[in-house]
Amino acid sequence: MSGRRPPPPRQAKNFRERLGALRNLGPFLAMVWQTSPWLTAASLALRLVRALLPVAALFLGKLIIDDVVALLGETPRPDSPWAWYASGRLDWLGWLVLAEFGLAILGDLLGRVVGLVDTLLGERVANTASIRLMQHAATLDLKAFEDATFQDQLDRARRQTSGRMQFLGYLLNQVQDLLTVASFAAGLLLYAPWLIALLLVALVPAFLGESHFNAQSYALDYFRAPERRELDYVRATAASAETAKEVKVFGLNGFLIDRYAQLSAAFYAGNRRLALRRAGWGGAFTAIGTAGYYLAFAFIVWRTLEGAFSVGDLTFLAGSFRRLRQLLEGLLTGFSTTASQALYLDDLFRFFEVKAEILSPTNPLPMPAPIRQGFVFEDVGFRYPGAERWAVRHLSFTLNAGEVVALVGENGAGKTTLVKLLTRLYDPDEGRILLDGRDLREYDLDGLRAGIGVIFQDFVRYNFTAADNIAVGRITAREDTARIERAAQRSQADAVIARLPEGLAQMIGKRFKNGFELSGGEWQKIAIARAYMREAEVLILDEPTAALDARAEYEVFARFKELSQGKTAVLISHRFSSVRMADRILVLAEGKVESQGTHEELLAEGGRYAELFELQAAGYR
Ligand SMILES: Nc1ncnc2c1ncn2[C@@H]1O[C@H](COP(=O)(O)OP(=O)(O)OP(=O)(O)O)[C@@H](O)[C@H]1O
Repeated sequence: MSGRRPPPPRQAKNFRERLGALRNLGPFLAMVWQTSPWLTAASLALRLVRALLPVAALFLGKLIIDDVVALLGETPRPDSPWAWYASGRLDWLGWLVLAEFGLAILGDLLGRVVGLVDTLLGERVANTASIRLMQHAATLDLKAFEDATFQDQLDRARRQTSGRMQFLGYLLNQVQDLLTVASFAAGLLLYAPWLIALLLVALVPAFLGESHFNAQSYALDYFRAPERRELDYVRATAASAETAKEVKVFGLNGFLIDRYAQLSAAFYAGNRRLALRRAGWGGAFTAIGTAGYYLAFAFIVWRTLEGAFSVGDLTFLAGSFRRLRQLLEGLLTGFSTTASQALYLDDLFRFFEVKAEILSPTNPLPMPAPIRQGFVFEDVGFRYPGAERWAVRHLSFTLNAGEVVALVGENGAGKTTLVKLLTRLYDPDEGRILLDGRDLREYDLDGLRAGIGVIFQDFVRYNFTAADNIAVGRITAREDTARIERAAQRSQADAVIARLPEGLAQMIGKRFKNGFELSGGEWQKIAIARAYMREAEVLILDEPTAALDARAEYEVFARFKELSQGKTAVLISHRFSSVRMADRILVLAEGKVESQGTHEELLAEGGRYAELFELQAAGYR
């Protein structure tokens, strides 16, 4: 993965890095806009109106108070408010109060609508992010998924897709508050500009404090991704359909719960330390802000007494100053929250930067149909990423077109690795693999994979219907029931399906309601049907038959051999009764071909094959 950056150092990110993370806001907002231009525009427009409401309400309040004070100062004073009303002197005041009421109603209404728009937009953004994540993950190499660091990254990115929903609302609120601040500040600037300076001085400590603690909290989260994954894993292992059987018979509950408790206690301790420090410092900084407010208030009162301001001005200024302080405090601390939230976005966009290495070349060769010569492994060597040992090395052999070859060898000999190299799930580190005389890397990758039907020993048990479980072999032919039935019949899964209450439409697996669980061997027959469903030129069965009883495996392989006529086929098995049916047998040991030949030739040779065969045969005597 060439696009992968080195992991950040194990410390809180510094201020510059946090500011740097703000660059993610651009791509994030672009993603929001692309998700729904209409909803985004509506949200912004509504917020613009909402942003101006507070200053308008406060200014109306000032006009009301000034009018009331003027009325009270009038001489002669009418006997009662009714007399005032009758004289028409209260009309202006009435309109003002009505306008204030109108603003309040409008504010409530807009609040609801904005909330609604945000919820819809947020959900769509989360869906878009999840889909982009899945799409991108699909392009990545298998290598990535087998790497723990990558899995941490994927885990962090995955969390971002849902967590960013609240962030979006938060960000938009910041924009709205910023507009409100501008409107209040304009008012204050007209009356007493230096109050704004005082305001800023009072707020800076709180801002710095907040941004520091936000960064600490991010760092804590970031570096705990591996532990969090472990925590999730332990929790899932302790209570899931897949593990319940073994956990019960081994009595593992106590062990798992203890492990969870230990891990979560460490989490809690870290969080508590940070929360305590944050609360302490936050309290002190808020006190500084409050002191600033009362200083300003005293000044405004003083100037009012001097006659520079009216009573209405006093309420407007004091109100503006108080709201400004709240808003600015919110914005400044919010800014640092935004910056640290942007750090989280970093995880998401960093994930999008990870690029696959196993790709089609620019001018790919099409997969040959039919394959004329076959595959040739030329001194192939491969080491799994991070591993010291070579999984295969100096591996040379040919796989002729139209031939059925069996691979045998002890555990860890490199059989599955060979299949992974053949399907370009990995590329060799040494040597090369040829197909019809050209390097495998020159062919179109999708075409190559489409031309190979492979079933691994750890094939996936999809909690889908029986039909879909077979259709995954060629998902584009999902609607082709005849093809599905043909595949099922070839792999002997037809008898399994006949016993299902709903036949092909039966949901299988235990995860969902009405799911029908199959036995290990039944699952294998379904999985093998996928290989036939694929109708590919190359068929590979990597030991998906271990759970079949001896007769079933024999029949499956006999059928496999028969149906592989004209195809190139590889079968891997530890059962010699099956292996001996192959045209040619390759004996793998320590990542290379030790010997090869027909069953009879290898027995006559008296090497490892004969030894293993004898061992197995002796077991049956
Ligand atoms: N994903 C992986 N990451 C690192 N090492 C691996 C990985 N998969 C296999 N290996 C190592 O590569 C070697 C060959 O493994 P491989 O799975 O090819 O053996 P195999 O012949 O298929 O064995 P088995 O009969 O047990 O299925 C082993 O030593 C194994 O430890």
